[in-house]
Amino acid sequence: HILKGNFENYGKGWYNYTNLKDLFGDGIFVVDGDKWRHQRKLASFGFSTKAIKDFSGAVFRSNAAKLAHIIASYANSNEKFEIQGLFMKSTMDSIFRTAFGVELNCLGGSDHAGSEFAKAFDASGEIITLRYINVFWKIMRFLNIGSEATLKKKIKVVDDFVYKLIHLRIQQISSTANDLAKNEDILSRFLEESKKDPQNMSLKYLRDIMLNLVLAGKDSTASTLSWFFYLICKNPSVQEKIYREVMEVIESSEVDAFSRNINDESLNNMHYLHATLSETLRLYPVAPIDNKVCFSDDILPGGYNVKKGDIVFYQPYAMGRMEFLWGEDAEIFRPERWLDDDGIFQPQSPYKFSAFQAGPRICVGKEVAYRQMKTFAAVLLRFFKFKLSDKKKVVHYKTSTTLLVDEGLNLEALHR
Ligand code: HEM
Repeated sequence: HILKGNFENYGKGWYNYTNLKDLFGDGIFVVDGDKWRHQRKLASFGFSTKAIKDFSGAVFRSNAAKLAHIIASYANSNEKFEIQGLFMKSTMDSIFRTAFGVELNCLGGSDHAGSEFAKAFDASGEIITLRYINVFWKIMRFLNIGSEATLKKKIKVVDDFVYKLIHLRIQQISSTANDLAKNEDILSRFLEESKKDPQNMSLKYLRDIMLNLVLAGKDSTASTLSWFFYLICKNPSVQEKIYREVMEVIESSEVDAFSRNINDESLNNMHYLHATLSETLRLYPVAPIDNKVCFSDDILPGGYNVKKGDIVFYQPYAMGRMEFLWGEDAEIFRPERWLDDDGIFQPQSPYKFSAFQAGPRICVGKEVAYRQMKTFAAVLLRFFKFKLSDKKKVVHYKTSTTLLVDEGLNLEALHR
């Protein structure tokens, strides 16, 4: 009802917009109405073009191979490593390469061009979330004190970096008389659009659109991959099944050649891997809780009155564990529940499996996200066997808006 049936009556609303706009501006995650429709159209079109699909695929393959080489060095020296941090750096590299067309190389070293940006972006995300529980934030912002003063400084670092990249791209394009339509990165597509519609697509609006894409693409896949590795280490037979599936689909015994051989067809044939990632998201959805503001008085199908301005929450984390939705074994990790008798993946209704939301605002990057996660998982599981470095350690989630593994995930890898 809130996501589709009465979609127009529920949205981000003034409440979310006011809390988040200092960082996310007028980006897709915080707006409703025409602004949302405009960006949704741009994003849907952007993600479906062949050039961007091919380009992002190549970026994922090369970054997965890069990560495999790093893990190989840990495996050689029998050293443990923290994989969530590595995924974060790698997905940051991937989203910047596909979105802005620049190589940040977060994975390559600690003192990279984007390290200051990444730290400031993560910190501002955390601080801005605190506004939901700090009733004094507006006064603190007015007086420029405490967390609000820090937030202002962090947002400046974020803005300087993003504007620099936008200007750089504009300069590169004008100096080479480059045909924007031929460029593969998403920013070039939006710059092309801004040429047609300069009034609506100001530099600030471009900054907002791009920053929202970074937010969407960075933590979501890194967090899911971390929970996925946690679950397959806890369930070694699942890890073995994925390994066997990957071996059947792609032949190659060398990391770079293997990752080059990955294509849409081979990824589509990895049904068990797709099922395991979906099962991971059922139990550990990146957005564990989501809210919609009600725009005018309404009655929910169950008979509850909702007043204008009320906020309705739905919780993918709880929904994923409900027995009446998933059966008696709802709490059990069982990828097979997603497969038919022939081992073919069976999608579930997004109103039941709500990790990507549902209705007109369903995640626009869902397909890209699966391609990225499957590429990384296939490359890593083909060449290594993973185990938890401390089997007794209980893993918790971090209290934040996205479901991250608290204090990261320490693993050991053995060469296959
Ligand atoms: C496992 C990975 C991912 C999950 C679980 C996920 C989940 C979600 C969810 C729950 C929303 C709705 C948020 C809200 O409106 O409150 C959303 C929206 C969105 N996602 Fe994803 N996402 C993932 C990856 C990605 C990636 C890789 C991209 C693109 C680079 C992306 C792009 C977007 C965009 C642009 C929206 C806004 C859609 C709109 O408001 O119309 N997502 N995603």
